[in-house]
Amino acid sequence: MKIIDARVIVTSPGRNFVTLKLITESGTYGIGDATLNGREMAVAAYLEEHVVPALIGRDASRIEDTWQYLYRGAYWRRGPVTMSAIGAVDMALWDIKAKAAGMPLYQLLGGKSRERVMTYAHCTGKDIDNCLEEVARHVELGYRAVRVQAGVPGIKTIYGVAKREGERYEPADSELPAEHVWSTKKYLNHVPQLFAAVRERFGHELHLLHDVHHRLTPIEAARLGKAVEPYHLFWLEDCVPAENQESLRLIREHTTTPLAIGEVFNSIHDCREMIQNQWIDYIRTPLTHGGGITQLRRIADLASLYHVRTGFHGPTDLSPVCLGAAIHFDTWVPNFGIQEHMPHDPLTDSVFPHDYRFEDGHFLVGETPGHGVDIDEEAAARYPFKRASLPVNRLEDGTLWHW
Ligand SMILES: O=C(O)[C@H](O)[C@@H](O)[C@H](O)[C@H](O)CO
Ligand SMILES: [Mg+2]
Repeated sequence: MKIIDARVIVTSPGRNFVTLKLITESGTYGIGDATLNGREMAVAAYLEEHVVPALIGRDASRIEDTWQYLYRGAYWRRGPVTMSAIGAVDMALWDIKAKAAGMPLYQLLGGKSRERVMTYAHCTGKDIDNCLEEVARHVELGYRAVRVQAGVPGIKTIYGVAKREGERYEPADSELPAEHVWSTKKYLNHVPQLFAAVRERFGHELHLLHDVHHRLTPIEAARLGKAVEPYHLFWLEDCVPAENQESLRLIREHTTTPLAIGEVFNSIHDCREMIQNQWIDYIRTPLTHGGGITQLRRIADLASLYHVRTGFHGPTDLSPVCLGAAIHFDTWVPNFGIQEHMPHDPLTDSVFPHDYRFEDGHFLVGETPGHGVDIDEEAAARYPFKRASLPVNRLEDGTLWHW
């Protein structure tokens, strides 16, 4: 089953996406998501210039060999650009293999471990009251788990909160990076009040999550973890930047709040120590940025030895292709935790027809052979790329901080 053609499709139906389509001699094709928010064209060029020429003529059934060829063969290993490109190839090859077998992808992975996949939504508000209304709305929609983020008094713009009321939150919100200002002191004083208010109004059944977005030092994260213990969070996410894996140790030693991390990781080596030392509870590396199903299977298997579960990143800046493949993976993986869900807008969904469904706070996997997501290339061509950047963060004195 030779690959005879490969196309890199860049489209912006509401936001930018990079998609790889691999076509085999039998006409069976597969698609993979290669979107790296704010750095889309770097992955598109990597694919076009360095990967696609090497794929033409290769046997599409050799998924493992192709992964090794692209990973070892590049000599320059790892990194989000390389691994997103490999992730897209890998996803497309699994799609082809499953289509050729006439099976939905989850069957090829080992079959269903569960009937449905619990997902969490984003509830954000400019203040606590606003946020409580969003939680109420999402409970009404059926969600059993919500991520809660609210504006902090004295901080003008806050991560996860839409610029204008009623709008969706969009992280890449301007052509060049917007500048935000951050105060750890104001944030740390405010977050426990937010969770106290949510628990008071909604009780203890609902799962609550929170994303710190890498802004704290280990000792500050430890303080936050302890402060929110009475509200028993499902997880506290990205509480520190994690280039230094050992920084998770200190946080772990101080708090029983479960820790999730890994949306910016791209390799098993980025999380190996924190998994093996049981410093975390959930690993978030998504299929696209983590080198596809082939590497995520290894990460999940390693994690399973240490009681660590999956909690895949699922923002709007990963395309429905990544989400669809993730739902198959989630349906199979034994150590599943939860799947993030930030709904794509209808324009995005119209370019990427798919068969996964949301029902009663869960995703239901589809039965179409492959991963169940396609791309309408004619529609995609109507939405050209628009440069968009993620913001940067500065402390109140002007020091550049983690966004
Ligand atoms: O937990 C999340 O969903 C993430 O933190 C996102 O909101 C990121 O900010 C975004 O994916 C960056 O591109
Ligand atoms: Mg996050």
